[in-house]
Amino acid sequence: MVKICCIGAGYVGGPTMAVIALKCPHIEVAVVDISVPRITAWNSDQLPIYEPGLEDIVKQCRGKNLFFSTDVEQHVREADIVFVSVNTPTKTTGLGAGKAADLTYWESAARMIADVSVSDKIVVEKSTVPVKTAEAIEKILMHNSKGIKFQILSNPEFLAEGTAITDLFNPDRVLIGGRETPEGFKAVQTLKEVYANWVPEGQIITTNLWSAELSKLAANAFLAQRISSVNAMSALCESTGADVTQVSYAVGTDSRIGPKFLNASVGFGGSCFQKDILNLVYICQCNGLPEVAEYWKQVIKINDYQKNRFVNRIVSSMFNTVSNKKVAILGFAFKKDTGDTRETPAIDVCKGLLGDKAQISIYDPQVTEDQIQRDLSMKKFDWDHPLHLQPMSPTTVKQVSVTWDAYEATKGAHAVCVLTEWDEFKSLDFQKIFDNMQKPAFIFDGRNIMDVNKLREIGFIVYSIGKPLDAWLKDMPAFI
Ligand SMILES: NC(=O)c1ccc[n+]([C@@H]2O[C@H](COP(=O)([O-])OP(=O)(O)OC[C@H]3O[C@@H](n4cnc5c(N)ncnc54)[C@H](O)[C@@H]3O)[C@@H](O)[C@H]2O)c1
Ligand SMILES: O=c1ccn([C@@H]2O[C@H](COP(=O)(O)OP(=O)(O)O[C@H]3O[C@H](CO)[C@@H](O)[C@H](O)[C@H]3O)[C@@H](O)[C@H]2O)c(=O)[nH]1
Repeated sequence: MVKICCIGAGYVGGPTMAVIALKCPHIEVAVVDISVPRITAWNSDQLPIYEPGLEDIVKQCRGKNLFFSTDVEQHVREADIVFVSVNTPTKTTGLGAGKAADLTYWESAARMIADVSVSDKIVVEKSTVPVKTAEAIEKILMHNSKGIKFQILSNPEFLAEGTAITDLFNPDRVLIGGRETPEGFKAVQTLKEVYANWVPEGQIITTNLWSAELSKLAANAFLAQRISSVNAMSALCESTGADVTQVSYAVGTDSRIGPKFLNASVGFGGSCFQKDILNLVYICQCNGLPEVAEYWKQVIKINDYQKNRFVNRIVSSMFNTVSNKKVAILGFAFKKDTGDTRETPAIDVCKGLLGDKAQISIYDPQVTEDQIQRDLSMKKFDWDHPLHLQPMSPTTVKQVSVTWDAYEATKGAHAVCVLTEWDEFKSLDFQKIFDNMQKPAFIFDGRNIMDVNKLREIGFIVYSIGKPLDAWLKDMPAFI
């Protein structure tokens, strides 16, 4: 039986390996991690991550051909194929701080593979890494002096959170990069055969190592660029009376552009876009391409601008101060159908409002109070390290309360901000919410999911991203 081991039981390692186990009953899959609580959770009824459809698959395969373990070395030693899906955070100190990828966890995994292996292996880069990482990893693995042969493949993951299982079941493509040598081609073929158990052959793209590594960074940069483009337009829409939803639709019906990923929002979040673009910017700088670096940097600048613009709009609309005013936040996760808060725009919006001394009351159906408090007190980029290495937050932010009920969060509030597009927010009883709020009652919709006309009929002052402003907001322009 072919044995696969995946180092890193996170948002990528967990779902990806669960789907491989489901689709390949003849393969034994072990997912290993240094984090004991994470592995304990994977082996329990309360999985460490929320992802629609995941629990069913884990229940079907766990204990049969899918195993979760902290015995990293044993499973690596026994495996034929080792996926590495560990954190690749942005460096916070030293050379390239704030931009370059920190490969500490990757390097330590590679050294461990070299140390414990007693047979030839295929090592697969699943983490998103800077282009040319495979070369560095190869050097580490080849220095084991035991005569063991390693083939490095790049197999970046394109799943999006919230839809990870459907993305894995029906990927647009699977990308496998390898060395262009007979051994490299053979390794590519071996991995291709794993995916071919459920992915049509035409959708499995094979390239050289560097193309595969760079394609992942490029794909995320292109996706994030679309959001920054539409968000930049949203600012212009507000100034001109155009409606960004109509503009997006009109633009997206051009088959060369396409309709997806053109929703204006409070800004993109998630663990990948910002980190990967910063990494791309750094690589361009290192390769003497400052103009290219500047070009991609602008995608992040517009995203920061959009988050600031949203906060400024809230404060300026409410008589230029939110000091001691209760502001309800509906949604803290970076998108719906996940409990993930990494780089969520909600952190920046809350910090902006706290800077103006607001009292914040937060409700999210999947995010715990502990997580929110940690997010609001953690330093930039600290979140992207294994859990047990993250700084604990002994102090809680006092002006923040977290509830398990949207009505409780909004009771007595001056304003409601919608920061995640959870479906349940659309069916809330807004008359009831309005009745229990201070007047004038404001709604700032950072996701454009609200029925604006209905809310205005109830009596709310409503701000939606990139939509014609109502009279109140026009009279109180937001200055950046
Ligand atoms: N989250 C996504 O949607 C997504 C999608 C595509 C690619 N990626 C990339 O995949 C990689 C992993 O992302 P993630 O979201 O799964 O991260 P994660 O933080 O959820 O999981 C990473 C796991 O690796 C473990 N780990 C770190 N070092 C280890 C070591 N030496 N040995 C054993 N375990 C170790 C950590 O404890 C953690 O549980 C990153 O490079 C990310 O950029 C993420
Ligand atoms: O039209 C849109 C689409 C998305 N977003 C926001 O963009 C962020 C990212 O969303 P999404 O891309 O759906 O989720 P991720 O899980 O971050 O997935 C991205 O990042 C992953 C990690 O690299 C890649 O694997 C995926 O292909 C890529 O879509 C979220 O805050 C969304 O709310 C918008 O504001 N407008």
